[in-house]
Amino acid sequence: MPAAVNNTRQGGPEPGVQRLLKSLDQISSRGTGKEKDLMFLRGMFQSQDLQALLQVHHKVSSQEHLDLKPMARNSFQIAAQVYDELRTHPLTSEVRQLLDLLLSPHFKALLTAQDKVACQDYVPQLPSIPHEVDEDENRAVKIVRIMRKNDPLGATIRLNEETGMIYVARVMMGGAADRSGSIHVGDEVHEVNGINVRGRDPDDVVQILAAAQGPITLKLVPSNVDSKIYRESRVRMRAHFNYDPFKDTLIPCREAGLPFKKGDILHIVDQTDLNWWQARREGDKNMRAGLIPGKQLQERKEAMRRTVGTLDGGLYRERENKGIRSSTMNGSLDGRKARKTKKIMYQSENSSDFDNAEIITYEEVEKYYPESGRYRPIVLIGPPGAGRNELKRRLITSNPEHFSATIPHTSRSKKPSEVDGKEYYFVSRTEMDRRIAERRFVEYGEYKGNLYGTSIESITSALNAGKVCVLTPHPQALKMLRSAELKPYVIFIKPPSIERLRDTRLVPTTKGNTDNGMIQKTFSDEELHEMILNASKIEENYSHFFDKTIVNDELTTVFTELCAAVYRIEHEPQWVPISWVR
Ligand SMILES: Nc1ncnc2c1ncn2[C@@H]1O[C@H](COP(=O)(O)OP(=O)(O)OP(=O)(O)O)[C@@H](O)[C@H]1O
Repeated sequence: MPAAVNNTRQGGPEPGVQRLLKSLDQISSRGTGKEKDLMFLRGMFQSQDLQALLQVHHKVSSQEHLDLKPMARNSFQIAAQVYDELRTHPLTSEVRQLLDLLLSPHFKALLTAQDKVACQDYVPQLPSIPHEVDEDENRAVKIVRIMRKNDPLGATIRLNEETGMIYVARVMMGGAADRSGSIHVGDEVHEVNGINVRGRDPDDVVQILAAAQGPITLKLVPSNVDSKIYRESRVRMRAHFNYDPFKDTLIPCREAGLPFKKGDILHIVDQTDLNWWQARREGDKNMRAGLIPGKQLQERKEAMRRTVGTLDGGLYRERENKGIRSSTMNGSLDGRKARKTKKIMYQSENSSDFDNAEIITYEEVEKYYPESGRYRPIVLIGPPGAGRNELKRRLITSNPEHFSATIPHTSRSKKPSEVDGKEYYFVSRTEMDRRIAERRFVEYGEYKGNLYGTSIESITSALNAGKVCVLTPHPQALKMLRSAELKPYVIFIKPPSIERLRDTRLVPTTKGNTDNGMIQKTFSDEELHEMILNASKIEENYSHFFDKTIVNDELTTVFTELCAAVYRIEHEPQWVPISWVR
């Protein structure tokens, strides 16, 4: 190979390339004004690399007619014989040199490789497909014997209404049929374990297969369609809906379906059929892919479901954002009276496009490997009172060197006791308005005539300082937060059942009252119900952004769970939207 590459053609480029160069000159003389492009093309056509590549191409194509055969298929064995023979000779320096050469690992590996290639040993040995002539129809048939344990065949069949024949409709990647390499889409099924199935109902065939124990022998008429070898795609998708093939009336074959849950990561191995993808659940040991609805089909199904729902008395209503949008300064979802300690309710810019009834089915993801010294912000989302700030406070107190909150900006004037950049960054109202217009706040709001907001800069400066930034924003802020730059990890802090809320929140415990000097808030029963309702609204609207959900039941246990999650985020790879890593 190096000989070919270095041996560039004497006397200039190939005739074909010369013609191309000439035509470039002609174009150039016409003055098209594309001199830069022409220069690039000229450079490329004249490059030594291209000349060398063309020579290699010519050389290889000129050899194609030669039926090259290996000199030997057992060169390793021959070398061993030579070695034994040589050892019986007097040890001259040449003999010694040859013996050393024959013994060297590289030489042995070279001979082994040549033998393997000569024997084509690199191709897995598949049983040869016996072709015979079907006496009735004079057509070539193949007999395929599939060894399997308890796993299904991994193929679907369909009836061709015109011919009345059953044919293979789909071969599931990684299944027994696919592994055999001998069953292809379009093959006509004539016999199953010696039983003639021509003209029979596909369900009968399914029954025969289900009843069969051990190996299965199929008599197939190969399809005329070229059976391409498909490579598995590397696409991974996070599912944003639950899927049960047995409840899906559209799926072509329920048994071939792959059930999954919202949040599961799916390896989409084949998207040839836009409507029905083949997929495996990430981490699943079963290598056989299953059918799942493709993105477009699922979106259509969901749109239909919503339309029908709306006509059907609003069963699947539009998202109820009114409560959220009109929330008052306490950040409550329904305008609940502000708690004294709360001062700020933030709003996110232009959130309507974000909150409207988007149809989110799958999201393409890729693995993100944690970078040392740069941590993903932890974003705690939840209804007011669920415990986000309590957990944030505990995290920061547990290791203030490692965790940090952001410092908000405000247009209110600084009190004498306050230090700029400590509790707040104090800026003028005009300046604050300008920054809001420049979309530099992930959320902002007005309280008693003053603006307050969390800026993107305040988050990045915590990240750049090597800290884990902990945030408890309104869910609407996720729109701005979820970016390749910030890569937030979103945890939904979900209230437990009403009974557990009553147990843990209604009665202020002595411990709660004095714990860390904070006054524990008590809730009325109505407020607890509201909390659950608001949680379900947030879940309905934003769950596709959650990386994890933690039910805030027993505080100590929950905090341990949170710490464990935070540790994993810092040390283990996680799935993130593909645009964050590419
Ligand atoms: N698991 C829990 N068990 C008992 N009390 C809890 C628990 N989690 C939080 N609390 C208490 O509930 C009250 C509300 O919690 P917190 O202020 O953290 O809520 P929040 O989600 O931040 O909502 P808000 O923004 O309205 O403050 C606090 O007094 C807190 O100590």
